[in-house]
Amino acid sequence: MPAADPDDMGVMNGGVAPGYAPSVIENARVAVVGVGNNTSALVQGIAFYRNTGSLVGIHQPQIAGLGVGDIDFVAAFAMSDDKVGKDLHEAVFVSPNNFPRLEAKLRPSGVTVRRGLVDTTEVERVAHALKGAEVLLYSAPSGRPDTARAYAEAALMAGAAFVNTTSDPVARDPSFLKRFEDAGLPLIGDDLASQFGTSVVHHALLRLLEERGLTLVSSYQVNLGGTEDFRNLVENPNTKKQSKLNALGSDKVQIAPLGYLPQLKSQKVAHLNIEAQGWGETAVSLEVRLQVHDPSGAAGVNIDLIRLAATALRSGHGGCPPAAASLMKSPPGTAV
Ligand SMILES: O=P(O)(O)OC[C@H]1O[C@@H](O)[C@H](O)[C@@H](O)[C@@H]1O
Repeated sequence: MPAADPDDMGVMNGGVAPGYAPSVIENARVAVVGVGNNTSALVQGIAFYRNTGSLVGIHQPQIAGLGVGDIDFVAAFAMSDDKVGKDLHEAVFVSPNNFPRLEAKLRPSGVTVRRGLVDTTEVERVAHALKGAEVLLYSAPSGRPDTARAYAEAALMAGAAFVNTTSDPVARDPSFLKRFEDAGLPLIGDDLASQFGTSVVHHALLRLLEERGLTLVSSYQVNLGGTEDFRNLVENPNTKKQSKLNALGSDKVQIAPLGYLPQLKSQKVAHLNIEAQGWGETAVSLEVRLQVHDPSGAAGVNIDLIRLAATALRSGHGGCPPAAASLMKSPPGTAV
């Protein structure tokens, strides 16, 4: 991907390509927690699609009248001193973020990154900062369930939908789900399944095996990556591992410990192995290597989750919409 000229202010945040037809309804107003690679891919991608009118890599061009460019960021929270205080469109390029620059010319967004909550007593401060936001997209590192729940509390207080893209249990917690349902607020979670990621590819292959009448003997997946997400998951693997198992729905699958390899940068390399038996109990063995930009896979799903959340909020539907649950690894009802 060629680097964009950072000095070129180019097309505005709200600028559109001739082929891109903006919707007639109001843009979805989104606050984001976490200004890491996934947010970089999302923010840059939205500008890219607005600017180019391209539909490459888009799952649903429109959801209830909202196009992929019909998203406005209204608040952002991060923990790093290097990101707090910067404009969102500048902060997404701050190290250790290593997602490449897309051909999306970003002007200053007007959103200054605020400090995220440091302890759970700060829910009110965050709720106040969410004023005007319809959706709070939780895109912080996995493995901090108390933090995830504190932001969900802030969303409840502010009357916003909450989207938990991490493996920390929020939507799987029946008491949280009920509170969102009672308040008529959407709660989408937990843990997004990447657009063409390890979970969906592995799940599809296991389903094919079953459909064709073979018997699964054993299977494993190995995930290697070079983002902070991977570095964090090496230290905090537990909720992620359970979530990946939830996505596969088989007790014969093993998830190898995640590996952090900085040289991969934002790319993820996954190895899948499936051992099975076919006719006459003879052996069948399958090996797959998948290489993707992990933050792109997250953005390709987050763009749908945001629009589903905003649409459900606008129509007063609380809880987890079925169309969103199917995009998650651990929707309500799965194991914690
Ligand atoms: O490839 P999989 O198994 O769907 O998992 C990857 C995704 O897992 C999610 O937990 C992360 O928030 C995403 O950043 C990541 O893309």
